[in-house]
Amino acid sequence: MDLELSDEQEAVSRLARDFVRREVTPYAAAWDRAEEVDRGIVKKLGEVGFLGLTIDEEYGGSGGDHLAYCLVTEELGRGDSSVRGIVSVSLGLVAKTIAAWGTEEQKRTWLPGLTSGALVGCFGLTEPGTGSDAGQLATRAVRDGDEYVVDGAKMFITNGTWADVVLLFARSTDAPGHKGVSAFLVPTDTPGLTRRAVHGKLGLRGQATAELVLDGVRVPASARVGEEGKGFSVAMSALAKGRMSVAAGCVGIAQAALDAAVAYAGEREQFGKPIAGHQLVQELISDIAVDVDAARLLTWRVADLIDRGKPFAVESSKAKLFASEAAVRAANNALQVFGGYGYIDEYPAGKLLRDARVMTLYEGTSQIQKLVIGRALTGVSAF
Ligand SMILES: CC(C)(COP(=O)(O)OP(=O)(O)OC[C@H]1O[C@@H](n2cnc3c(N)ncnc32)[C@H](O)[C@@H]1OP(=O)(O)O)[C@@H](O)C(=O)NCCC(=O)NCCSC(=O)C1=CCCCC1
Ligand SMILES: Cc1cc2nc3c(=O)[nH]c(=O)nc-3n(C[C@H](O)[C@H](O)[C@H](O)COP(=O)(O)OP(=O)(O)OC[C@H]3O[C@@H](n4cnc5c(N)ncnc54)[C@H](O)[C@@H]3O)c2cc1C
Repeated sequence: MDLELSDEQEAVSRLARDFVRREVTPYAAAWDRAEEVDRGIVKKLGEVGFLGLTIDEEYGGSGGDHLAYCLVTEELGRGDSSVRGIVSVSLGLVAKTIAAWGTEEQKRTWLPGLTSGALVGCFGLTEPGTGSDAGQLATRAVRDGDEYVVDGAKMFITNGTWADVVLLFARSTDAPGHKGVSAFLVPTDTPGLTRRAVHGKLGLRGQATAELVLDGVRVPASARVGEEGKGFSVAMSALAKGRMSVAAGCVGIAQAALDAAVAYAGEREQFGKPIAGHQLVQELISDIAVDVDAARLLTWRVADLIDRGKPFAVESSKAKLFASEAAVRAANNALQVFGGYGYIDEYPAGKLLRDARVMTLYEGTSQIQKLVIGRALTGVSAF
């Protein structure tokens, strides 16, 4: 793998950095306090092409490879994880999955809106009773002529209150476990679908997280994505790429922690010199720097594997596992560099730590990633 970025990749990264400096950084703290990112950001993300990365231009996409996608995701994560999440879900989990698994009609119906930012997508896998053991989900889709009738509930759905369409996973046959699951594209204004905002999150406070309830929701059979009973493969293939996107966002958090820690250590004086001159402060900073580099290299490797058409799912789990734990460590180390001021909202480390904390939980907890990696290495499933 060539670790030198091409001119095009450098340009995309610079574009993202400038976008974040202009459109995200000045507002991120206020969005966090208000518990809502300004929805206008979605249109802006679409206009600059960030919601269409890796999607074919004929469907409104802006092309680009997965490394470019990671570079943009990292910069967005460096600015605000709630904004990063909009792209990782609407593009990463929904549009990219439609592009990979959808019919021509589904691509033409949804992709131009999702890539332009006119529409927002969300990904409905988790339920109140099934998180890690997603294959046991209980939401049912019962065939009725040319339609399915869907009943159930989905929990913790990112973009949930904003979304125009949910990529929904439901049990449509009596086959056991994941083999009975199918995927559907359900417009969120379909009668019978209601949503309730989830409040009180530790971090990602600007993100529109929701619980969805489906009560007799009718969707045409043409809304099914992929074959009947193959919905879990649709979900797992989406998450294999999604975990890379989370990892890239975590690199952004860790880089932001490094930037903040270095700047503060150069300004703050104790014992007659800048704290940057104290060896144990340098240790905190160098630990963050190594975490940034290691997480970034693991993440880029996944992008490179995808772009070269090689298997990447286990490497994506490794990147997500390491980068999410690294982001928490990095934000925590940065907070330590800030001393007591790190504990106060006005300084950046606290928000970075709160936002980082969920990364070891969602898109598969650290324990689940370890079991996926362990299964690949030993050939024995612990599930
Ligand atoms: C790993 C896991 C525990 C599942 O293991 P099992 O051993 O049951 O499943 P297993 O035997 O690995 O596989 C099943 C089928 O699936 C196919 N397949 C797997 N990978 C892929 C792939 N990469 N591509 C295509 N097919 C795949 C596999 O072939 C099999 O199909 P088959 O039966 O042969 O027809 C899975 O459930 C999981 O991961 N949980 C974490 C949930 C979890 O991660 N939510 C996340 C919810 S979303 C979320 O948190 C967020 C979303 C947006 C924003 C932020 C957060
Ligand atoms: C802010 C936020 C946004 C989210 N966005 C989405 C979204 O957009 N779409 C979506 O579908 N989901 C989303 N999720 C859900 C997320 O994917 C789940 O919370 C996650 O997969 C864990 O499931 P759970 O919360 O039910 O925990 P559980 O599965 O109940 O796990 C509880 C604990 O048990 C451990 N555990 C479970 N099984 C095992 C095992 N076999 N071995 C060892 N340890 C185990 C876990 O690691 C964890 O520590 C989101 C969650 C949050 C908090």
